[in-house]
Parts: sequence; structure tokens; C-alpha cells
Amino acid sequence: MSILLVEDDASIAIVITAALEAEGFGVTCCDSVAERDRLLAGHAYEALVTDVMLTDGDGIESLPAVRALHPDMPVIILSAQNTLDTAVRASDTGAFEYFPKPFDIDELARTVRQAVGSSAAGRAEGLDDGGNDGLPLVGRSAPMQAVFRMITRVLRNDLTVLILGESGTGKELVAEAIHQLGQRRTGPFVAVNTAAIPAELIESELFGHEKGAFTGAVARHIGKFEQAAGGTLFLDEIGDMPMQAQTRLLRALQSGSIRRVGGREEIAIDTRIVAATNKDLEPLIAAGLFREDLYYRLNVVPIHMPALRDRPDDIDALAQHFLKAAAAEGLPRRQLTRDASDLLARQPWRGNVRELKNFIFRLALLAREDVVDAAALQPLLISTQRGEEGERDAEPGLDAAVARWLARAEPEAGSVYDEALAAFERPLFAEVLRKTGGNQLRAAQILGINRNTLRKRLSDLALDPEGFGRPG
Ligand SMILES: Nc1ncnc2c1ncn2[C@@H]1O[C@H](COP(=O)(O)OP(=O)(O)OP(=O)(O)O)[C@@H](O)[C@H]1O
Repeated sequence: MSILLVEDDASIAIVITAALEAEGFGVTCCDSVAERDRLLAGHAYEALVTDVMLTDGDGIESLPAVRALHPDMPVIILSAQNTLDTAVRASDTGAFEYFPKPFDIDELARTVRQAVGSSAAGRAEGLDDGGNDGLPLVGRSAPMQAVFRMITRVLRNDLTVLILGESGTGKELVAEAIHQLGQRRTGPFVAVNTAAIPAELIESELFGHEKGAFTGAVARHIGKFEQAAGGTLFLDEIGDMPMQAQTRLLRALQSGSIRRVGGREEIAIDTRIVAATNKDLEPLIAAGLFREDLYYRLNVVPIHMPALRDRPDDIDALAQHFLKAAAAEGLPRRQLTRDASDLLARQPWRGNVRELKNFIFRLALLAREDVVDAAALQPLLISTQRGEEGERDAEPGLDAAVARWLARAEPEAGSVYDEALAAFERPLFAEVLRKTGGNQLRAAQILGINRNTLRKRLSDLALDPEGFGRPG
């Protein structure tokens, strides 16, 4: 069984050859596109393992010619240009697997064995034009490479994707990338924040209604499912969806069709579903706040977004990206010195990429010099951190917390009010429930609000009154 390895870095070639030989393969090695084509013209190999940047050309660009000659030969791509664009170009060639460098050599050997063992049928897909420059999903760290690989796996199918991760980690951006790069890219991308829609309106928002379906339904309304026909429906904050709406959504997904409120016609769903949540769904399921059956329906392909603090290697690239974006929006063009970048990489970024982005825009606006060093960065960071303390610390810090929420807000699609309200209500309700041992009636009396209002807010905030023990 022979493998053709195309790699112009001699030391990497030696390591890969040894690993593949240990797996029982014979390995022929070359270091250029021209040599590869000469070898392939005269011999059929079991698999091709190739680097992308070669001395005489791009190993991916010239793959269509190789595929034409050997359509069933698995191709495994190794790349040091770890961008989403490279991952997508690799997957567009129908490559069996894509390995960002540095990679685990044992995993590569295992993958080659699997590729050789697999039938050609699963890979016999057409070639695509590739070329998806300009996608703004920045990240070269290993955790982001894992995200890119997952994205490439869902581009040629309509499987339901569930994106999990803290707020601000880029879940919506990933959903957009899946849409833009996938087979439904010519259709619409419709995003719905399911938590922001009141329970009584959700059915009409998602599924639409007919004229006269209820008081106020003065005209037919086409819901999000239908608006997204031919494209992708992004259901954001799915963990905050009210129970009743969860049931309706599940029914639609199970039957593959919807009915407008007040309508008779069953309308087939023709949209890919991508859902996202920043909540840990399993405890919500355990607490009876999220339907387990809906979870399984949505969680066909999970994509886990890493928190920014778990990929500090990406912080500098993101900061550079946002400095450019700020300049493109007319703010002064700033530069960060090495020590300033290092300082940024050491921050906790609890609000993840969103917080970093807003911080960089603020820096572009407020910095005194075009070249920003650590000393100039420090005061701006301190004001951000004060904001965080404020949020933890109640009154004296309340102003700072408000300033921080506003600083983090998206200019056009902000959710400051909801975020601030939740941040305030959560500790308040938790404390009152602790004091009343979980008794909602007493808690509502102390708070001076209606018991049903309290129950609804607790459910929205995924706070389980049972968890606060017995009345004391
Ligand atoms: N990898 C990335 N590269 C470039 N920009 C990013 C990246 N990740 C996130 N962003 C930017 O950060 C901001 C927040 O991202 P996004 O809205 O996708 O996060 P989210 O996880 O959906 O947040 P939430 O859970 O609060 O809805 C957006 O402006 C987005 O463009």
C-alpha cells in the first residue's frame, strides 16, 4: 500500500514518513506540485497527503487536475495557513481530511489508515469553486481550528447544528459562515432571538398567521420559518425559549412542516436550522426548563465555541482585525506595541470577542497617540475592570456596571436593557429565594410583585426555585 506525500519541509516529511511506515504503508515523498503530477501520472497511490504552500505553487489550487486523474484517491491536506478559508477550500476539493499545522502525528497516521480503508463512494463529490476570502472569522488557535473543521463538515448537508458557547464567542458569526459557505448560500439568512419574543407572540413570529387569526391580526403575516425558505433559520438563545414555544418548535421539527396560526394549510419546512445558546442545556433539562426531546432534535451536530480566555493566542490577531475594522469606519488608525498586545492577551475577557471588539473600538477612539503601548492601554483596561467589579458588587459599582454594559453594546443590535435587567434580577431573586427557602409566594410578597410575574422571570432566567431549599 503506497502513499504519496508532498511536503517541502524535510523535517516534517521525515516525521510523517516514519509514522506512516510504522502503520505499514510504503511512502513516496516529493516536494513540489510538478513532481507530484509527474509521479501521479505514472502510478496510482492509495492516498495523497499534501501540504498547501509548496515551492512551485498551491497544493489545493491544483487539486482538481489530480482529482480528474484519480477520482477515488483520498486526499489529506496539511496546512500552516490555518484560516477558515483554507479549511473550506480543502473541504471543497472533497479532501478526506484537513489537518491544520501543528497536528498530532498519530492522528494523521490513523486518518490515513481510515481514508485508505474507506470506500470511495462517500467522497465522490463534485468540485466547487472555493475561494471564500473575506470571511471575518478570525482565529488560528487549536480550539478555533476544531471549530473550522466542524464548519466544513456541515457545508454539504442540511444537518441541524447547535452552537454552544459563552456570550460573545462568535456563535452568530459561525451560523452566518455556515450559511454563506454552505449549499443554501443563495437563500436568505434569517436570525431570530427566541428569548426576546414574548411567549404569546412566538408562534406567530416563527410560523406566521392568517388574517383574522386573533384580535389584531389585521393582515396575513409570514413567519420566520417561511421567510427563511431556501436558506437558513438561526434560532439564537434557544436555552431561554419559553416552554410552550419549545413544544411548538419541537412539533414543527418532528413533522417537517408548519401551519400558520389560524391557517389550515400544512407548509413543508424548507430551511436549515442552526440554533445557539450560551446556557448549559443539560442542567436546564434536569431542572425541567428545557425539553430533552427538543435538545436531541437540535443537537445533531454540536459546535462548541471556545471562550476567548482559552485561546489567548488569538487575541492579537483579533485585536489587529478590529483595529482595521475601526479604521474602516472612520476612527483613527492605531497600532499596538508588542507589550500592549501581551497585556491584552493576559486579560480575562469575560465578555469574550464582543468585549475585546468594543474595547478596541473604544481604544481607537480614545487613545492619545497612534502607537499604543502597555502604559497607554492600562488606564482603559482599568476602567473596564472597574465595570466588572461593579457588576459583582452592587451599589457603589452600579454606575460602572452600567458604563460597562453600554461599552459592550452592539451599536445597532444592542441588548443592554435585557442584559442589565437579567444581571440585576438574577442576584436579587436568588437572594430573596434563599431567604424564603425557595417559597415563591413569600418571595413575591417581599419583592412586591405578582407571583406569576416572578414565576415567569425565574423561568426566563433559568433560576430554579426548588434549588433554594425548604422554607426556613
Ligand atoms: N472569531 C471572530 N472573528 C472576528 N469577529 C468575531 C469573532 N467572534 C466574534 N466576533 C465578533 O464579536 C461580536 C460578538 O459575536 P457574536 O454576536 O457572533 O457572538 P455570540 O456568541 O452570538 O453572542 P451572544 O451569545 O451574546 O448572542 C460580533 O461583533 C462578532 O462579529
